[in-house]
Order: sequence, then structure tokens, then C-alpha cells
Amino acid sequence: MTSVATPGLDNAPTTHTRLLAWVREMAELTTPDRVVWVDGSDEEWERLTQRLVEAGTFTRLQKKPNSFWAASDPSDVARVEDRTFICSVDEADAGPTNNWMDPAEMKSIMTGLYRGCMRGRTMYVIPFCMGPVEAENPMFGVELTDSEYVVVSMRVMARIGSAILEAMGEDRPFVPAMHSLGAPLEEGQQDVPWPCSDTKYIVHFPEERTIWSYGSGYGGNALLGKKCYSLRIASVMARDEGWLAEHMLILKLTSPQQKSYYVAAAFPSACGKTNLAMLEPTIPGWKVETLGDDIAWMRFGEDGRLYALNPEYGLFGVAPGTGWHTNPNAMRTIDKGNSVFTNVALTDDGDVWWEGMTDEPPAHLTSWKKQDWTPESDQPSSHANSRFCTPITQCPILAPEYEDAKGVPISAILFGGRRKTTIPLVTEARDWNHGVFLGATLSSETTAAATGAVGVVRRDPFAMLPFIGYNAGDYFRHWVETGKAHDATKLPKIFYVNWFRRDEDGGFLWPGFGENSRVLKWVVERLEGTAAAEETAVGHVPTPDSLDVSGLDMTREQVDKALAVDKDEWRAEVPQITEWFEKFGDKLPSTLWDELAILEHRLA
Ligand SMILES: Nc1nc2c(ncn2[C@@H]2O[C@H](COP(=O)(O)OP(=O)(O)OP(=O)(O)O)[C@@H](O)[C@H]2O)c(=O)[nH]1
Ligand SMILES: O=C([O-])CC(=O)C(=O)O
Ligand SMILES: [Mn+2]
Repeated sequence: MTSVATPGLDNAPTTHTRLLAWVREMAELTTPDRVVWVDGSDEEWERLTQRLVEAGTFTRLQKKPNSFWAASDPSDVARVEDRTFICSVDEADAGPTNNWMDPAEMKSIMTGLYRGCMRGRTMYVIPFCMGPVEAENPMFGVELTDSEYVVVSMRVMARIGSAILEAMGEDRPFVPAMHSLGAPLEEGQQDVPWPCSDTKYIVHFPEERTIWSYGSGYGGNALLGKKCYSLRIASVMARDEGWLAEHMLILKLTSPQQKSYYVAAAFPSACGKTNLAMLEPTIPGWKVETLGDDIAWMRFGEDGRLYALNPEYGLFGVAPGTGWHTNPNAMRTIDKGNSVFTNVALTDDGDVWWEGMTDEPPAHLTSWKKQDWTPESDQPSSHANSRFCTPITQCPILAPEYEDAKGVPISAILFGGRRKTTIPLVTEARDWNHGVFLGATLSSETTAAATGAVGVVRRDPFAMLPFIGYNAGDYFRHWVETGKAHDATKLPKIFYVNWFRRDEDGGFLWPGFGENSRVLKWVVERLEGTAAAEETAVGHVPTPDSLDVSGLDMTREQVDKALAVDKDEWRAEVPQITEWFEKFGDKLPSTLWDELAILEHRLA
């Protein structure tokens, strides 16, 4: 049989040899009706969003300019960690925290799935760059996808299009990122608003720096520049090249004395990064500006300091809980439009709503399941992992340094999780290795950001459990070595925070959100050497007077409870940490065992 030329395949707007060969190979495998090279233009956005409206995927919002409501298939709402694989050549390189399969075996399974999987659809070629294209070594990627929703979302989340393709020249390295919904259309078959497949694979080939994703249209599974490239693949690059790719927000904090500090913070998914990154301080004279809300790439500068860069271009934020009282800057960002809202509720006048946006819910909504919803309904109107996807450049407090390819010098790193008990509001690590211990033992209750049970405490080291692209034991060693290789006086100071501790009644002990500025203030005063701290078994915590609680509606007793180090609770952690560390065998740096021994000794 002679094959008919696929439209778009032979008139590509590039001479990049490897890219052309790969696009051809994948088009021949997946047999789309046509290939379209994404240019990133406004006209293209118009065309694709209009197509999505016609397909029933998007509903245009009347109340927000150039913005759309989408409801996914109810089965395709979050990252699928049990379907996520690190296919390193050697199984040991994936380590005990990742799913692994032999790369050849995986490729054979997925080649079978990809064969003909774009039938009846368009293959879009999305050239993208994570971080500024002006960088010394721009971090290129190309995503192939049969989803218009992915193209539109990628345009918000990353720098994409013709300018990127041009910068790639004919031979610049790039990460090939293959994506298909896995929902071919037979001749005459009516499409559904949210095509996807029951079979899902989110696969990384770390040695080849390649991503293969199949079956899901949801953010973290399908927007491959984000978790797949900027964390899983980039963490492998970072290990090999001596830098750090982390699940961290980046913010700029300016004190009333006009001194500015840059802070990075790692919290697991749906544990407060976007909120902290955009925080509006409640204490007078302090200012926060945003640089990133999810991912930080950190490299050492010639001055020996650690510089952080946000590789993304948009915010893919958790909707529920986002409101004028909690995160007004996120509300201002989305109000400017140009946004996609997925799995939230639609109001009757063409706006979006979700739990926590306003105190009073509207009288009637269309739920994320496309059903009538009233305040009497027994289900929430929006999925717990519903998301807004919005350009970061619309953030009214975006720091001007955001576009600087060099990044910003980090003074403090915060680790944090969602724990009802045990973990104090804030603790300062004694030194780098103690900080690495805090990161390596970080624990948090699971959230709706991934499929599976919610509220179960698990170890989530460095908030990277689902995102470390190699053996987590080697990852811990990389952090230890990073500390050893650099001037200790210039390394960021490390802190551990917990906004989610509860009282006996189950309520949060700490008001959180804007009030977290009080903790940031203490962190800065620790950097400046002006705040007092008490040395406890687990690190330095604020003395009763050193945390600014003026004007806060909390009793002294409540503040003390938020800050308390309960030795019994901590003693219960030790066997869990021991069991956790044992998973890594020889790979666990001995310094972490030493740190555990110190903790045990101090708790005795
Ligand atoms: N109680 C309390 N809840 C918070 C606080 N900060 C954030 N939250 C809630 O936690 C949820 C997740 O917050 P985000 O800031 O979106 O979390 P994230 O870490 O950016 O999540 P990902 O985008 O999944 O990585 C939202 O429902 C917030 O309203 C806080 O300080 N206190
Ligand atoms: O990746 C996603 O789908 C959303 C996200 O930021 C996370 O889960 O950490
Ligand atoms: Mn995240």
C-alpha cells in the first residue's frame, strides 16, 4: 500500500533535522489526519478555542474576557501516580519510590497503544522553552499532542511557538515529549467533549531525556513541560550537571527597612505553594512579590550563591479555597481573563465559582459534572482538584526579576507539609545537613491533586515524591553533596513549616494565608540574626516573644500549641522515619542516619 502524504508533514517551518525525523516517525506511527505546527499566535488561540467551544469542551465565559470553562471526563481529574513510570535502563536507578519497567518493554507496549491512536485527529507540534529563551542554554522541548485543550493550556503555561522553533535552529537539543489522548476517531464517529482513555501511561526515559504520555488530558499528565519535563527529566539533568530542579515556589520578600530577600518553598501538591507565592502580608510594611508558584530550577552563581528561576509561564492553581479573603492576588490575576478553568462550577451568568471563592454560594450553578447544583446539593459544585490556568504575567505582584534568566539569589528554603499534629508552625534547621534531613523526612497528608485516598499521611521527601526522576536515595545524596561543594555561609538557611496543625476540635490552629507573613518575618529576622529562637530536639523554634502575633486573633495558648514540640508525638515519628530510610539501603547517605541518631538522642 502506498501511503498518502499527511498534510502538514512535508512543509514544516523548520530545518531541525532531529525534530523533523521524530515528528515524521511519530506521525507515521499515530496516523493523524494532519500535522499542524503551533505558532503561538493570537489567531491560532482564537481558532483553537473556537474549535473547543464547538466540540463542547469549552464554554466561553461571559464575565471574564477570553476565558473558558471546561469539565473533564469524571475519571480524568488528577495526576495518576500509579500509572507514572521512570523507565531507566537499570531498575536500581528508578529507586524504591518510582514505578519502573524496562524501557524496551515499555516502548513496545506503548508503541502498540500509539499505533493509529491519532486517527481522525490533528497532531499538533508545540515547540516550547522552559525558562527564558534568552538563557545561555535555553531548555527546549517539543510536545506532540492530539489535544487542542493541551495546545491552548501549553500556551498559557510555557513559552511556545514560532519564536521558540526559530531559536532551536537546526540542531539545538530538545526534550521530545509525546502525548496522545488515546482516543482515535473512526470515520463518522461523533467525538466526546473530553476524549481520553481508560488505559493511562505517564512515562519517562531519563537517559534519553524523553517523555511518552498516553490516555489522559489532565494537566500534570498532559502538559508535559510541567511535572514531566521540569521536574522528572530536569531532576536527572540537575543530578548530572550539579544543579537542583525542585517543586518549589519562589517569592521576593521586602521588609519595612526595604531589604529584599528571595525565598523558595517546597510543599506537596495542594499544600499551599500558590497561596504563599502570592501572599498579601497582614503585618504592616512588609511586601511580597511573586516569581513562581510551583517549580524552581536552582543553579549556583559565580558568587557562590544559589539562584532560582521559574521555568513556567503560567499558573495552574488549585481553585477551591481561592478567594478574595485567602488569595486576592490570584483573584486579580484570573479576573484579567485569558484563562482556562477546569472542573469548577459555571454560574448562570457565565462566570466560574468554586467552594471557598465567596462566603455565600450562588443560588444555582452547573456543577463540574454538568448537573444542576444548589447550596442544598450534597456534593461540592467543583472537583477538589479543579484548577485555574492563567498567565503569570497577569499577576499584579509579579516581581520584575521574573524574566531574568539568571534567576534570583535564594536566602531561605522552606519545606512544609500538611500535618494535623507533630510538626510545629516553623522550625529552623541547625545547618544544611539537618535541613536535608528535614526535607528527606517531610511528611504530608495526601490531597486530591493525585488520584487515590485523600488525607493519608505519607513521606513526601522535599515535596518531590511523585517527581524525582531517579533513585530518591541518590537524590538525597545530591542534596548532601550540594551542601558540601559550596560555601556554607552562602547556602540558603533551611526552615520547616506547617500551616495545617489542628486543635482538639479539628480546626486549624493557625489562621494561615496572609498571616503566614508573620512566619516569613521571623525567617528574615533569623537571617538577619535579630530574632530569638529556642533550641529544641527538632531544631530552632520561635521563643514566645520572637514571633510577631500583634493584632492576631489568637490566644497565647493557641500560639504556643501551634509552636509546640511534643516529644511523645516526635518519638512516634522515629520508627516511621527508620522504616522510611531503610527503603533506600546503601543509597541513603550516612549523614541522614546520623541526623536520625541525633534526633533520637535529643528526644530521649
Ligand atoms: N488552612 C490553610 N489552607 C491553605 C493555606 N494555604 C493554602 N491553603 C489551601 O490549600 C489548598 C492548596 O493550596 P495551593 O496554594 O493551591 O497549593 P499548591 O501547593 O500550590 O498546590 P499544587 O498546585 O497542587 O502544587 C487550597 O485549597 C488553599 O486554599 C494556609 O495557609 N492555611
Ligand atoms: O501537576 C499538576 O497536575 C498540578 C500540580 O501542580 C501538582 O499536582 O503539583
Ligand atoms: Mn504543584
